[in-house]
Amino acid sequence: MCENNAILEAQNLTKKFKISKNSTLTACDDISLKFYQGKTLGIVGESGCGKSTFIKMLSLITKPTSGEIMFRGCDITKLKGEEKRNNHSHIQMIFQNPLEALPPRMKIRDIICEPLLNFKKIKNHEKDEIARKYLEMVELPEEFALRYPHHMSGGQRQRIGIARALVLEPELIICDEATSALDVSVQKNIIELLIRLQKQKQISIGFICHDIVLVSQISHQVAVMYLGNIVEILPGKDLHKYAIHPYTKGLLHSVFYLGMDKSTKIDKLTGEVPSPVNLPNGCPFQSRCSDAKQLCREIKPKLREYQEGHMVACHLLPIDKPV
Ligand SMILES: Nc1ncnc2c1ncn2[C@@H]1O[C@H](COP(=O)(O)OP(=O)(O)OP(=O)(O)O)[C@@H](O)[C@H]1O
Repeated sequence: MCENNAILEAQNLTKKFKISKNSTLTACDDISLKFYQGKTLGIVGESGCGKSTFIKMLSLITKPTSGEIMFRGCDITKLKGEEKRNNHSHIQMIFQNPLEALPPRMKIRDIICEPLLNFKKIKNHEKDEIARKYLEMVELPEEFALRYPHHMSGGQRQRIGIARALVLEPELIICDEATSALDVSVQKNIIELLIRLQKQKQISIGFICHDIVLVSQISHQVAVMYLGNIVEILPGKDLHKYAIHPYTKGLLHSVFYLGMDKSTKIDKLTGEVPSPVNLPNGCPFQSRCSDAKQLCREIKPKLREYQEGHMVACHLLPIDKPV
């Protein structure tokens, strides 16, 4: 992928929380990822692996312990005040539960237009026209402008969440489990809408989700996260066939998907994700990996290129001799 198209880049982002005098919890450990124009980067991993902390750092809500966040080549990690506020217009979020995310006492028209009014980009009398435009964009009838969020279905509310995220014409939208609370048919419609809008506007999308099948279907690139670390990065279309990290394979094995090759032997993912408090040395996956060796207990494997566009962090794979 073209380097110049990277909109947002996480460079070695780490977040540690001091939870007592002698204990530190590592939520994200040295994460480097890039979000490209017009492409979707999916981030998948079990609950507690650090997905939310990572995106809170990207949206400047949580301060990283170390590392940088680059937006269009400029370091935005330490932005403050007006500059930080302006940065929010480039990066917008869509959350899992739109009923919680949308102010209950505001009409849909006002919810959609609020970011534009806050940034003084429109006048009050323009609200009707703007609301109509964005309702049409997310395929909702214009009369919804005068409704309240609780008079709409979950899928309709999520469309409003998308409309509200779009009004500032952001370059990147981060969907944090944005479709997880919706039933499958509604989920499909929302994803089709996101893909259509991405093609139209060349937006970059960060799609954070625990559903590995869904993530692989819609993401150009998938990053697999385990215990605060990215353990594998590969094209979404290759995930089922070419994933090689034992954790990614275990995640895939924990779900049934169409086209699954039943002859493939994959180790089952057993046990729980260990505590991220005072992590031991070595590979973060060592305690759940049936093949872990002494080296895995001593040295943490780095992400290395396995094949073009495919990175993996595992000592046990023949990474220096790609097939
Ligand atoms: N403010 C905080 N103080 C201390 N620990 C925190 C804080 N925020 C998150 N953590 C811890 O960091 C780790 C990663 O949490 P995070 O919410 O980022 O994971 P997640 O992958 O988003 O999980 P989920 O999918 O359940 O939301 C967890 O162990 C969590 O308890």
